Amino acid sequence: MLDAIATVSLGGTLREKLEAIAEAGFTAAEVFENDFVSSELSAADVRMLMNDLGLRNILYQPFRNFEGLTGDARRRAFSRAEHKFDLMQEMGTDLLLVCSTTLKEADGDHGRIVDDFRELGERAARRGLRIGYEALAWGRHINDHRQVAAIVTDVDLPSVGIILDSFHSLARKISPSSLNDLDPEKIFLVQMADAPLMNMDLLQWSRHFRCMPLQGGLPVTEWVAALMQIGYDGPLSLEIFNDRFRAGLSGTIAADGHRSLVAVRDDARRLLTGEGVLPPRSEAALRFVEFSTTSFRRNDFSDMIEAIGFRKTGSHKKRDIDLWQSSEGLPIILNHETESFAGSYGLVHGNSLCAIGVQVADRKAAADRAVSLGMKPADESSDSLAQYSVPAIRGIGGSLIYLLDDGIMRELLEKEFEINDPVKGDGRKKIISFDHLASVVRYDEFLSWVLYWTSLFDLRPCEEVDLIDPGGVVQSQALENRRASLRLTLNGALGGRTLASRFEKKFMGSGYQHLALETDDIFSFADDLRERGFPVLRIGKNYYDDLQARFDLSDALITSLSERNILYDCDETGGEFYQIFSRAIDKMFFFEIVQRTGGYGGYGAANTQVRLTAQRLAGETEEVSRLLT
Ligand SMILES: O=C(O)c1ccc(O)c(O)c1
Ligand SMILES: [Mg+2]
Repeated sequence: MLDAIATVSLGGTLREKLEAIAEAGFTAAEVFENDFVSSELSAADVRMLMNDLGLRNILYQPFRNFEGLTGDARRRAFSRAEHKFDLMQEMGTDLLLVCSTTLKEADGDHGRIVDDFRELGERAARRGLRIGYEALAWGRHINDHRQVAAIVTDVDLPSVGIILDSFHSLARKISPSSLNDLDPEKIFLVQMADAPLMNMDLLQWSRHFRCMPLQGGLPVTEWVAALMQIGYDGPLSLEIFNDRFRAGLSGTIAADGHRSLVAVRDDARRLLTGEGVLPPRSEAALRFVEFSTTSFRRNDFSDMIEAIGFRKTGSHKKRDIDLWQSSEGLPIILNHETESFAGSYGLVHGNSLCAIGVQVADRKAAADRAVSLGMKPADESSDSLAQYSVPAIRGIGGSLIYLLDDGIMRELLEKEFEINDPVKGDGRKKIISFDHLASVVRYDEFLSWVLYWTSLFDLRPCEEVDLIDPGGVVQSQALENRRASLRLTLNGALGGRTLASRFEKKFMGSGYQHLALETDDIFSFADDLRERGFPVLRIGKNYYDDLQARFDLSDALITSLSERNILYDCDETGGEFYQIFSRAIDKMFFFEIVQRTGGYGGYGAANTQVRLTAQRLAGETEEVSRLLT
């Protein structure tokens, strides 16, 4: 199967789009009519450019409102088609996409449509060209690929075939198993798009929110597997209409497109045969986080995690790096080295979370998968863990993900650190795990990071939510695996005044903004926090009044929550969620302590406006100088 992409999927001029497509590793492209019409390139120029770039021109599209017409309108439709045939021959493609008509006046009679396509197919064949018929999900009469297949069968010409588009079929909930009945020889092209699950008019959904496979919620893997099963071996071609992609960097979007096709093809193969070509996604677990604390306020982080209940258990044998652990041994590394990756990271971003350690089944295989997906391995020479053959790859904002397996984590800690105060339960209430890690990502990078995480690890996107900040709306998406051993949230701000966008400006790009730690007894934990001088984020009285009315909580519980500044949420099945937030360090990074009961699986989205407003009131959304933007 050839990997292709439609020019409509990217921003830029036609030349820029084609260059980005070739650069990303595609070998074929579809030319979208509007991109050509608005271009300075002639059809012959496009042919030469694509030839020079090593791109096959597999399709010209779309040809609209062709079928079901009569009289003069029908004659004009055919003469429009002849004009497109001329153009296609100059441009060097043999396939025209005809999308199903949306015209009110078009007749939906099967026999008439068959006659139209037979005549068009005969005319195309005389020039060595082919016609592909695509059912738009909102087509007037034809809006299902099974109708197209029936028409193509009755036309019965080698020059007329089916064009499938995963969006049009899957958005209408037509099952991938409907492909089982198709003759693969009759499928001229398969266009691929995913989309977030949302309740929306089909046309608006398609024109603005399509996304790449693995960025959305449609069953695209099953779709590709069904195609493989029937023996389709023609091109898979991304056709993504998305406002953010048009605004994004064409090089990045094209590279994402390639990554997504490589990943979805491999997933489909694995679904079908139990085996892929890439190493499989590993179940991942967050094992440590590392902060760069090189700036002059190096105690900010240690003071904070000490107040949370972490203790410094060891120091690096050679370098200025400290190991801190919770009473249960959960590690946080504070890296004060200036001559190191952490040092450089801190120079750019300030005190920050610069690396995470993720446990996988096989670290070498996980690294191979990352590289096959076009991710960047970190420069080995700058990586002190390289001597243990711990691979690292570049993640959000240039931070690192160390890939760990088996006993390597313990070995690392034992060999690298002088442990002078080993972990022992101190009788205090416990932090039992890293609950989740929240990042702020540039709005136009949002979907790139969704794809990054979902293609690399066993993470699934949860439903996207809008968070209301006093300064605007923040789009938020959680990614998590089944065992909840790795949970992440991505937050992308639209406007410039939200906490997220202020972070992004001050941080100089995307990065991790807060870490949530899980406890199994939040009330006692909150008392311990207070005793240790934890700088808690204060929550106002109105919130607790409302909470009581909403959930019918007892006076005693409300008092308990409000005295401790604990936020509360409860899901439909009675699962509960408790959250406490810290003040932000240097107005940037903050901590959250959570407790989950009864299988609560969310992130307290209902509380976010209250939390963001409290942060604003605490002065944490400071104006950032325009010079930094
Ligand atoms: O939105 C459209 O009009 C449109 C055009 C051509 C296509 O291939 C398609 O899937 C949608
Ligand atoms: Mg299409």
